[in-house]
Amino acid sequence: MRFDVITLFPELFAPFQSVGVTRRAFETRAVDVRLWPLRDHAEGVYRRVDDRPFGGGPGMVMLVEPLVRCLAAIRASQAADGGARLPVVLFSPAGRPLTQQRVEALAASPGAVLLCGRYEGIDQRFIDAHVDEEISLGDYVLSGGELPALTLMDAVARLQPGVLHDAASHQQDSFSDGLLDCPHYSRPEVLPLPAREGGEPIEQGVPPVLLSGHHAHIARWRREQQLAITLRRRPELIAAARERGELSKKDEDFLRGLT
Ligand SMILES: O=C(N[C@H]1CCCN(c2cc(-c3ccncc3)n[nH]2)C1)c1cc2ccccc2[nH]1
Repeated sequence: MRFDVITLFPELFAPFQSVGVTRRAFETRAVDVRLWPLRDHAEGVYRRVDDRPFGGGPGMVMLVEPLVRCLAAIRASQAADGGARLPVVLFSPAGRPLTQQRVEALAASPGAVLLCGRYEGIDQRFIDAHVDEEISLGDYVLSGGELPALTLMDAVARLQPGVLHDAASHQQDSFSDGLLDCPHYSRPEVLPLPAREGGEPIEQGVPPVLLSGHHAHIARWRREQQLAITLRRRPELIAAARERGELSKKDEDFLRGLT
Protein backbone atom coordinates (compact mmCIF):
# COMPACT_ATOMS: atom_id res chain seq x y z
CA MET A 1 0.00 0.00 0.00
CA ARG A 2 1.00 3.58 -0.65
CA PHE A 3 0.95 6.90 1.18
CA ASP A 4 1.43 10.12 -0.76
CA VAL A 5 2.19 12.79 1.84
CA ILE A 6 1.69 16.48 1.14
CA THR A 7 3.78 18.42 3.65
CA LEU A 8 5.77 21.59 4.18
CA PHE A 9 8.23 19.62 6.34
CA PRO A 10 9.29 16.38 4.58
CA GLU A 11 12.27 16.15 6.94
CA LEU A 12 9.87 15.20 9.74
CA PHE A 13 9.24 11.88 8.02
CA ALA A 14 12.84 10.63 7.72
CA PRO A 15 12.93 9.13 11.26
CA PHE A 16 9.76 7.15 10.45
CA GLN A 17 11.56 5.53 7.54
CA SER A 18 14.74 4.72 9.44
CA VAL A 19 13.82 3.06 12.74
CA GLY A 20 11.97 0.07 14.08
CA VAL A 21 8.90 -1.58 12.72
CA THR A 22 8.13 1.18 10.25
CA ARG A 23 11.65 0.98 8.81
CA ARG A 24 10.98 -2.67 7.93
CA ALA A 25 7.63 -1.70 6.40
CA PHE A 26 9.39 0.90 4.28
CA GLU A 27 12.39 -1.26 3.32
CA THR A 28 10.18 -4.19 2.33
CA ARG A 29 7.91 -1.80 0.40
CA ALA A 30 5.00 -3.19 2.44
CA VAL A 31 4.29 0.52 2.81
CA ASP A 32 5.42 2.82 0.02
CA VAL A 33 5.76 6.42 1.27
CA ARG A 34 6.08 9.23 -1.27
CA LEU A 35 6.77 12.67 0.18
CA TRP A 36 5.48 15.68 -1.75
CA PRO A 37 7.05 18.94 -0.46
CA LEU A 38 4.30 21.50 -1.06
CA ARG A 39 6.75 24.34 -1.67
CA ASP A 40 7.99 22.51 -4.80
CA HIS A 41 4.56 23.28 -6.30
CA ALA A 42 4.43 26.96 -5.35
CA GLU A 43 5.09 29.54 -8.03
CA GLY A 44 6.62 33.00 -8.07
CA VAL A 45 9.85 34.30 -6.69
CA TYR A 46 8.85 33.65 -3.10
CA ARG A 47 7.12 30.33 -3.85
CA ARG A 48 4.26 31.26 -1.53
CA VAL A 49 2.17 28.50 -0.02
CA ASP A 50 0.20 30.72 2.36
CA ASP A 51 -1.34 34.16 2.58
CA ARG A 52 -3.35 36.36 4.88
CA PRO A 53 -6.94 35.29 5.68
CA PHE A 54 -9.82 37.18 4.04
CA GLY A 55 -11.80 38.87 6.79
CA GLY A 56 -8.64 39.51 8.79
CA GLY A 57 -7.56 37.66 11.90
CA PRO A 58 -4.32 36.13 13.10
CA GLY A 59 -2.04 33.84 11.17
CA MET A 60 -1.99 32.68 7.57
CA VAL A 61 -4.02 30.31 5.44
CA MET A 62 -2.64 27.65 3.06
CA LEU A 63 -3.31 28.64 -0.54
CA VAL A 64 -5.36 26.56 -2.98
CA GLU A 65 -3.17 26.76 -6.10
CA PRO A 66 0.00 25.06 -4.76
CA LEU A 67 -2.19 22.32 -3.27
CA VAL A 68 -4.03 21.83 -6.57
CA ARG A 69 -0.74 21.60 -8.48
CA CYS A 70 0.74 19.22 -5.92
CA LEU A 71 -2.33 16.97 -5.98
CA ALA A 72 -2.30 16.95 -9.80
CA ALA A 73 1.33 15.75 -9.70
CA ILE A 74 0.34 13.03 -7.23
CA ARG A 75 -2.56 11.92 -9.44
CA ALA A 76 -0.22 11.75 -12.43
CA SER A 77 2.24 9.68 -10.40
CA GLN A 78 -0.50 7.33 -9.18
CA ALA A 79 -1.77 6.91 -12.76
CA ALA A 80 1.77 6.34 -14.10
CA ASP A 81 2.22 3.59 -11.51
CA GLY A 82 -1.04 2.06 -12.67
CA GLY A 83 -2.35 2.56 -9.18
CA ALA A 84 -5.77 3.56 -8.00
CA ARG A 85 -6.78 7.18 -7.42
CA LEU A 86 -6.28 7.29 -3.63
CA PRO A 87 -8.58 9.20 -1.23
CA VAL A 88 -7.33 12.50 0.25
CA VAL A 89 -7.20 12.47 4.06
CA LEU A 90 -6.89 15.74 6.01
CA PHE A 91 -5.79 15.66 9.64
CA SER A 92 -7.85 18.06 11.72
CA PRO A 93 -9.43 18.30 15.19
CA ALA A 94 -12.72 18.61 13.30
CA GLY A 95 -12.24 15.17 11.76
CA ARG A 96 -13.71 11.79 12.67
CA PRO A 97 -11.83 10.26 15.64
CA LEU A 98 -9.31 7.64 14.44
CA THR A 99 -10.09 4.10 15.60
CA GLN A 100 -8.33 0.76 15.18
CA GLN A 101 -11.18 -0.31 12.92
CA ARG A 102 -10.45 2.61 10.61
CA VAL A 103 -6.71 1.81 10.77
CA GLU A 104 -7.44 -1.79 9.78
CA ALA A 105 -9.61 -0.64 6.87
CA LEU A 106 -6.85 1.67 5.64
CA ALA A 107 -4.24 -1.09 6.10
CA ALA A 108 -6.28 -3.29 3.80
CA SER A 109 -6.72 -0.52 1.22
CA PRO A 110 -4.39 0.62 -1.63
CA GLY A 111 -3.50 3.70 0.48
CA ALA A 112 -4.26 7.39 0.75
CA VAL A 113 -3.02 10.90 0.09
CA LEU A 114 -2.19 12.37 3.52
CA LEU A 115 -2.62 16.15 3.66
CA CYS A 116 -0.65 17.81 6.46
CA GLY A 117 -1.92 21.32 7.17
CA ARG A 118 0.02 24.12 8.82
CA TYR A 119 -0.53 27.78 9.81
CA GLU A 120 -4.19 28.43 10.65
CA GLY A 121 -5.47 25.86 8.23
CA ILE A 122 -6.27 25.22 4.56
CA ASP A 123 -8.47 27.35 2.25
CA GLN A 124 -11.92 25.78 2.64
CA ARG A 125 -12.42 25.70 -1.14
CA PHE A 126 -9.62 23.14 -1.47
CA ILE A 127 -11.08 21.05 1.36
CA ASP A 128 -14.55 21.14 -0.20
CA ALA A 129 -13.25 20.20 -3.65
CA HIS A 130 -10.60 17.61 -2.88
CA VAL A 131 -10.66 16.22 0.70
CA ASP A 132 -12.42 12.87 1.00
CA GLU A 133 -12.04 12.35 4.74
CA GLU A 134 -10.97 14.32 7.80
CA ILE A 135 -9.36 12.36 10.66
CA SER A 136 -8.79 13.54 14.23
CA LEU A 137 -6.42 11.99 16.76
CA GLY A 138 -8.11 13.80 19.63
CA ASP A 139 -9.61 17.02 20.88
CA TYR A 140 -6.52 19.19 20.83
CA VAL A 141 -4.79 21.44 18.34
CA LEU A 142 -1.25 20.72 17.12
CA SER A 143 1.11 22.89 15.09
CA GLY A 144 0.62 20.75 12.01
CA GLY A 145 -0.83 17.61 10.52
CA GLU A 146 2.51 15.78 10.25
CA LEU A 147 2.44 14.03 13.63
CA PRO A 148 -1.10 12.71 13.02
CA ALA A 149 0.07 11.52 9.58
CA LEU A 150 3.05 9.73 11.15
CA THR A 151 0.74 8.20 13.76
CA LEU A 152 -1.61 6.84 11.13
CA MET A 153 1.26 5.53 9.00
CA ASP A 154 2.75 3.78 12.04
CA ALA A 155 -0.57 2.17 13.01
CA VAL A 156 -1.13 0.98 9.40
CA ALA A 157 2.47 -0.12 8.77
CA ARG A 158 2.57 -2.49 11.75
CA LEU A 159 -0.47 -4.32 10.37
CA GLN A 160 1.20 -5.06 7.04
CA PRO A 161 2.14 -8.74 6.52
CA GLY A 162 5.77 -9.47 7.38
CA VAL A 163 6.34 -6.22 9.27
CA LEU A 164 5.91 -7.45 12.85
CA HIS A 165 8.31 -10.23 13.87
CA ASP A 166 5.48 -12.11 15.48
CA ALA A 167 2.48 -11.93 13.19
CA ALA A 168 0.26 -12.76 16.14
CA SER A 169 1.52 -9.71 17.99
CA HIS A 170 -1.04 -7.29 16.67
CA GLN A 171 -3.78 -9.81 17.40
CA GLN A 172 -3.04 -9.13 21.08
CA ASP A 173 -2.88 -5.39 20.63
CA SER A 174 -5.11 -3.15 22.58
CA PHE A 175 -8.17 -2.48 20.45
CA SER A 176 -7.43 -5.26 17.96
CA ASP A 177 -10.34 -7.01 19.70
CA GLY A 178 -11.92 -3.73 20.74
CA LEU A 179 -10.64 -4.02 24.34
CA LEU A 180 -7.70 -2.48 26.19
CA ASP A 181 -4.59 -4.62 26.55
CA CYS A 182 -3.76 -6.99 29.40
CA PRO A 183 -0.72 -6.35 31.67
CA HIS A 184 2.66 -7.72 30.49
CA TYR A 185 5.55 -9.09 32.59
CA SER A 186 9.07 -10.34 31.84
CA ARG A 187 12.32 -11.27 33.64
CA PRO A 188 13.26 -11.30 36.47
CA GLU A 189 10.49 -13.34 38.08
CA VAL A 190 10.89 -11.47 41.38
CA LEU A 191 12.47 -8.09 41.87
CA PRO A 192 12.69 -5.50 44.66
CA LEU A 193 10.64 -2.54 43.51
CA PRO A 194 8.76 0.17 45.43
CA ALA A 195 5.01 -0.10 44.91
CA ARG A 196 5.20 3.60 43.90
CA GLU A 197 8.23 5.77 43.20
CA GLY A 198 9.86 6.92 46.43
CA GLY A 199 8.37 4.10 48.49
CA GLU A 200 10.26 1.28 50.18
CA PRO A 201 11.33 -1.55 47.79
CA ILE A 202 9.20 -4.68 48.15
CA GLU A 203 9.69 -8.06 46.49
CA GLN A 204 7.38 -7.94 43.48
CA GLY A 205 6.56 -11.16 41.66
CA VAL A 206 4.61 -12.13 38.54
CA PRO A 207 1.02 -13.45 38.47
CA PRO A 208 1.53 -17.23 39.03
CA VAL A 209 -0.73 -18.21 36.14
CA LEU A 210 1.84 -16.68 33.73
CA LEU A 211 4.45 -19.10 35.08
CA SER A 212 2.13 -22.11 34.96
CA GLY A 213 2.74 -23.06 31.35
CA HIS A 214 -0.99 -23.76 31.11
CA HIS A 215 -1.78 -21.91 27.90
CA ALA A 216 -5.56 -22.10 28.21
CA HIS A 217 -5.43 -20.72 31.75
CA ILE A 218 -3.01 -17.99 30.66
CA ALA A 219 -5.25 -17.02 27.73
CA ARG A 220 -8.27 -16.89 30.04
CA TRP A 221 -6.42 -14.80 32.62
CA ARG A 222 -5.29 -12.36 29.92
CA ARG A 223 -8.82 -12.03 28.54
CA GLU A 224 -10.23 -11.42 32.02
CA GLN A 225 -7.56 -8.79 32.65
CA GLN A 226 -8.54 -7.07 29.40
CA LEU A 227 -12.21 -7.12 30.38
CA ALA A 228 -11.54 -5.82 33.91
CA ILE A 229 -9.20 -3.03 32.74
CA THR A 230 -11.54 -2.02 29.94
CA LEU A 231 -14.60 -2.01 32.21
CA ARG A 232 -12.72 0.19 34.68
CA ARG A 233 -11.17 2.68 32.23
CA ARG A 234 -13.31 2.63 29.06
CA PRO A 235 -16.69 1.01 29.88
CA GLU A 236 -18.09 2.27 26.59
CA LEU A 237 -15.73 -0.15 24.79
CA ILE A 238 -17.34 -3.06 26.68
CA ALA A 239 -20.76 -1.92 25.50
CA ALA A 240 -19.47 -1.57 21.92
CA ALA A 241 -17.89 -5.05 21.99
CA ARG A 242 -21.16 -6.45 23.35
CA GLU A 243 -23.06 -4.67 20.59
CA ARG A 244 -20.77 -6.32 18.01
CA GLY A 245 -21.43 -9.71 19.60
CA GLU A 246 -17.76 -10.07 20.56
CA LEU A 247 -18.28 -11.01 24.24
CA SER A 248 -18.58 -14.71 24.99
CA LYS A 249 -20.80 -16.20 27.70
CA LYS A 250 -17.62 -16.67 29.76
CA ASP A 251 -16.82 -12.98 29.26
CA GLU A 252 -20.29 -11.94 30.35
CA ASP A 253 -20.20 -14.25 33.40
CA PHE A 254 -16.84 -12.72 34.38
CA LEU A 255 -18.11 -9.16 33.90
CA ARG A 256 -21.20 -9.86 35.98
CA GLY A 257 -18.88 -10.97 38.77
CA LEU A 258 -17.15 -7.60 38.66
CA THR A 259 -20.23 -5.39 38.90
O1 LIG B 1 -6.90 21.93 9.98
C1 LIG B 1 -6.61 22.54 11.00
N1 LIG B 1 -5.39 22.98 11.27
C2 LIG B 1 -4.34 22.74 10.35
C3 LIG B 1 -3.39 23.85 10.46
C4 LIG B 1 -2.94 24.01 11.85
C5 LIG B 1 -2.32 22.71 12.36
N2 LIG B 1 -3.14 21.60 12.03
C6 LIG B 1 -3.57 20.77 13.00
C7 LIG B 1 -4.08 19.50 12.83
C8 LIG B 1 -4.36 19.10 14.13
C9 LIG B 1 -4.91 17.82 14.54
C10 LIG B 1 -5.10 16.81 13.61
C11 LIG B 1 -5.63 15.61 14.05
N3 LIG B 1 -5.97 15.41 15.35
C12 LIG B 1 -5.78 16.40 16.24
C13 LIG B 1 -5.24 17.63 15.87
N4 LIG B 1 -4.06 20.05 14.99
N5 LIG B 1 -3.57 21.10 14.30
C14 LIG B 1 -3.61 21.45 10.71
C15 LIG B 1 -7.60 22.78 12.05
C16 LIG B 1 -7.34 23.35 13.27
C17 LIG B 1 -8.58 23.34 13.94
C18 LIG B 1 -8.96 23.74 15.21
C19 LIG B 1 -10.28 23.53 15.58
C20 LIG B 1 -11.18 22.96 14.69
C21 LIG B 1 -10.80 22.59 13.41
C22 LIG B 1 -9.49 22.77 13.06
N6 LIG B 1 -8.88 22.45 11.91
